[in-house]
Amino acid sequence: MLSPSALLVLGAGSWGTALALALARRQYPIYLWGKDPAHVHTLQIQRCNQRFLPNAVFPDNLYAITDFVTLMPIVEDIIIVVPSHGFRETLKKIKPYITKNHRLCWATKGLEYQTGLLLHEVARAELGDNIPLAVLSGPSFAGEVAAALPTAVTIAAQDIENAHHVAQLFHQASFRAYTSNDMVGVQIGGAVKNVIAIAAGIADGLKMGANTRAALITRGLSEIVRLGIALGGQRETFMGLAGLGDLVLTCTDNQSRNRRFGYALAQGISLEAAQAQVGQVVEGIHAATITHQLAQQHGVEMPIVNHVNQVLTGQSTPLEAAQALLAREPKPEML
Ligand SMILES: NC(=O)C1=CN([C@@H]2O[C@H](COP(=O)(O)OP(=O)(O)OC[C@H]3O[C@@H](n4cnc5c(N)ncnc54)[C@H](OP(=O)(O)O)[C@@H]3O)[C@@H](O)[C@H]2O)C=CC1
Ligand SMILES: O=C(CO)COP(=O)(O)O
Repeated sequence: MLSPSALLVLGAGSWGTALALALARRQYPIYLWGKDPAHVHTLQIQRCNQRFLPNAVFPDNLYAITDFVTLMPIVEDIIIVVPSHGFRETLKKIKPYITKNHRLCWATKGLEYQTGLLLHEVARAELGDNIPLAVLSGPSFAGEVAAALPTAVTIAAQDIENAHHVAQLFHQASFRAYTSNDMVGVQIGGAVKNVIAIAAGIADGLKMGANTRAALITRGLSEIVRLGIALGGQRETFMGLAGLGDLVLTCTDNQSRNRRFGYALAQGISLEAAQAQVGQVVEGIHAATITHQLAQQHGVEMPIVNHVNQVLTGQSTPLEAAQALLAREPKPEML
């Protein structure tokens, strides 16, 4: 494979910055675009992302930029790392400059809030069928990736050759990239684990203990598998990095914003106050509503997601939701 001339990362939050740092270790010129010029200006001056990843100094081949348009003719690979609520808007920004030479990958974890579409469906709707698409997901906290701590992720693309191409871009000793052809499974794993992590945070906030957390992870995985298969995902994907791997990470470690958000809710504070306390994107909030709707549309039973959604829509308190889950009738243990 030829080395790319340059790579463009769109989204200068914690994850976009961490991925830009990981790619920069492969020695490519990396252009990191952020939508807020003041934030980008600070990155340029401080040569680090003080706001999100204060300890990671930018190497010389990482450039923070406010305008990506002039770069579009020289980059082939574009990596979108904005929150899911900004995904379509970002596609619309690049659309006028996209040519048949471009390839698109995203590391956003979520579904489109307004439509319930998976992000590859949004990308196809905006960019058509001719641009190779790939998604990067898996257990990967930004701070640890920025610090080059060993991490493994899945890169999924319908065309496995494209998945290999993107994996090669990222792959290094501290960032192992596995490939998959299951875009649906990888995206459902990444989106729905955030909802289960909110539940795990609530349970821990209510001091329910380690047994409860393990039960939530296991039964949460069953819910992810049921919905994922109903939407066309492959069962084995959910046992991998983008399924079980990310679910365990996010449900068990306080680096997770979703888990911390659930924990804060269990202290009795409002949704807005809990969000403000986390201070960064909490994808599980929107994902809870959409996942609940998708589950209903497809006749899939997802009690944990349902009860998280009830808490987030003010229909029950965290304690009432936990009690309602525990009061369910016994049943055979099935996926
Ligand atoms: N952080 C992590 O460890 C990981 C995150 N992810 C996923 O990566 C995605 C991005 O999250 P993350 O970087 O962590 O979020 P952060 O909260 O760290 O940062 C979000 C960034 O996105 C910017 N932003 C918001 N809306 C838009 C938009 N419409 N267009 C462009 N930029 C926008 C924000 O800018 P401003 O502040 O100016 O609004 C901010 O810089 C999420 O889907 C998340 O689930 C996946 C794996 C790991
Ligand atoms: O997706 C993540 C790690 O893989 C990050 O999770 P949070 O958004 O909950 O912090």
